[in-house]
Order: sequence, then C-alpha cells, then structure tokens
Amino acid sequence: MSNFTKDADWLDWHPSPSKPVYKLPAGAVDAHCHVFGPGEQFPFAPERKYTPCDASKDQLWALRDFLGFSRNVIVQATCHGADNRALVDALNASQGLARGVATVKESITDAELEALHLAGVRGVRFNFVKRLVDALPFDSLKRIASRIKELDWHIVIYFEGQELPELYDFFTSLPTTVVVDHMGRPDVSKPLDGPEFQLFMRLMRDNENFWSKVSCPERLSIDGPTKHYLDVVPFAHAVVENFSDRVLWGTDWPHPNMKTHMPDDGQLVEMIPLFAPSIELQRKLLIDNPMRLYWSKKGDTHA
Ligand SMILES: O=C(O)/C=C(\CC(=O)C(=O)O)C(=O)O
Repeated sequence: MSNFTKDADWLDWHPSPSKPVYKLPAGAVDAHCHVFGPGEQFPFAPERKYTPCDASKDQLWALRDFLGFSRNVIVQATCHGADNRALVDALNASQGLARGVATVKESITDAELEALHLAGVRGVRFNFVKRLVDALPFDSLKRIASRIKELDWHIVIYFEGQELPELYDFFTSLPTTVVVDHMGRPDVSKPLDGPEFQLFMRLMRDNENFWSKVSCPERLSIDGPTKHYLDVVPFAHAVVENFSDRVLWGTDWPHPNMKTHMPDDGQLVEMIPLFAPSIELQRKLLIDNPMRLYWSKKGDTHA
C-alpha cells in the first residue's frame, strides 16, 4: 500500500500488453522508460507536479522480458525531483542491464556524481516542459553541463515543439552530446516539411552532437491507437533515415500523464519496423546507438 494517492485522472500502465509480432533483435535496448517509487520505499518529491501510480523496477524487468528487450535506460522523471534513489536502486539491481539518466541540482558534490556514475548513470535530464517543472536558470544548467562533461555524460532535453525557437541557442551552446526526447514533441497535424519540424531537423543536421529518441507515438498522435498512430510514422521515419547513427527508441513505460488512453506496449514495439524499415536501421536504433552511448564509457563492461 503506497503512502501516496495517485492523481484522480491518473491512467495506470497497461496490465497485459500484447505480444509483438515484430521480433526484436537480440540485445535490443529500451532507451526511454521510468520507475516510479514504490512510493512507500522511495517517496515522490514534494515539488512534483503529478502523483503517479507505482511502477517498480521488477515490473519494468517483467515488461522488458515479455517484449523481448535485453536492456533498459531509465530516465529520472520529475515526480522524483532530484532524488535519484529509486533510479539508483533499480540500476544497482539490474545486474548491469540498465543505465540511468539522472536529475541533479548544482549543489551535488563531485563524490555524489561519481557515485551516480558507479551505479550506471550516464547522463542528466534538463526538462523544459512547463506543466512538469518550474523553469531552471540557464546559467545553472550550464554549470551542471560543464561538470558532467568531465564524466563523459550526455544531456537529455525534454521540451515542447513550439518552444524550440526560444530554446535553440541555449541547446546548441551545450558542450556535450545532447539527446532530444520524443523528436522534440512535434505537432504531427502540421506538415513534415513545415517550419516547426524543419527547425528540429535543422537542429539535428547542423549539430552532430545532437541525438533524438524516436519515441512516444502515443503522445504525439492525433490518429490514436485504433489507427496505429500512423500519423507519427513520417516524422519518426525521417529522423531515422537522416540521422541513423544518432537515434534511440524507447517504450516510455509507464507512460506518465497519458490522458486520452494507455498504450499497449506491444503495439508500440510493432511500430519499430515502420520507423526503421531495414534490418540495418533497426540494429543501429535498438543496439549499436544505445550501446555506444550507455555501455561504452569509463569503467563499462558489457553485461
Ligand atoms: O516520459 C516522458 O517523457 C513524459 C512525461 C513525464 C516526464 O518526463 C517527467 O515527469 O519527467 C510527460 O510528458 O508527462
């Protein structure tokens, strides 16, 4: 029994996803997912903007095995603030099969950063989605960026598509590899060749240190699950085709803050061959790229 009551409109993760017909290649990485709590053991942060249901590491491993993934990258979600204990607990229990992206404050010590690295953290997340966080000052983020660069970590950025013009110069000033969550959350009702998505494509084209997750069709789609989120495919396909060595894929389990429906994780896996139609593109997306970013840094051995 959790000490927390989830939000009244909270949708729980899918209890029985379908088995995907698409068979993932051996060694595939789910490079964007979260753990929540359990709240009783790892309390949610006082400054959080939402209270989720629990989504434990063991439930994440069960999904990994059911879908056919080998590894996970667990991204710290804002409901845990900069308290990375649930994340670190999951990494420590993963037998080397999970890596993490943490949230840190400037006050973190070098020893604490080193301990996160030892646990398997390889990046920090800067979140600019206004419904999720209060704005953070750029100069503070820049100081964090220059410290984590020393550890050979990267920065994951999360923002809404319409905010990119305002954030563009800050993003391109970052000194590390930068990974964009969910293709920068494009409005897929707008044209692929329109100014909004083309600015994102320019960001990727002009800055070789930028990577993108081609994730979250369920968040971006207007078509929705009954039409298999097909309106997202041209966007994801364009990103994979053009930047095949800098793309990642993730389930986004347990799908925080979904309001319209809870996706079937098996259905999300079925979309991978639409995003990455060839075996070679699938290998890069699911294995080569995430392994390079998360399992080939200082002190890494392949589990
Ligand atoms: O899984 C995601 O990327 C999406 C989230 C939650 C989140 O990122 C967070 O709380 O940090 C969202 O859009 O509500």
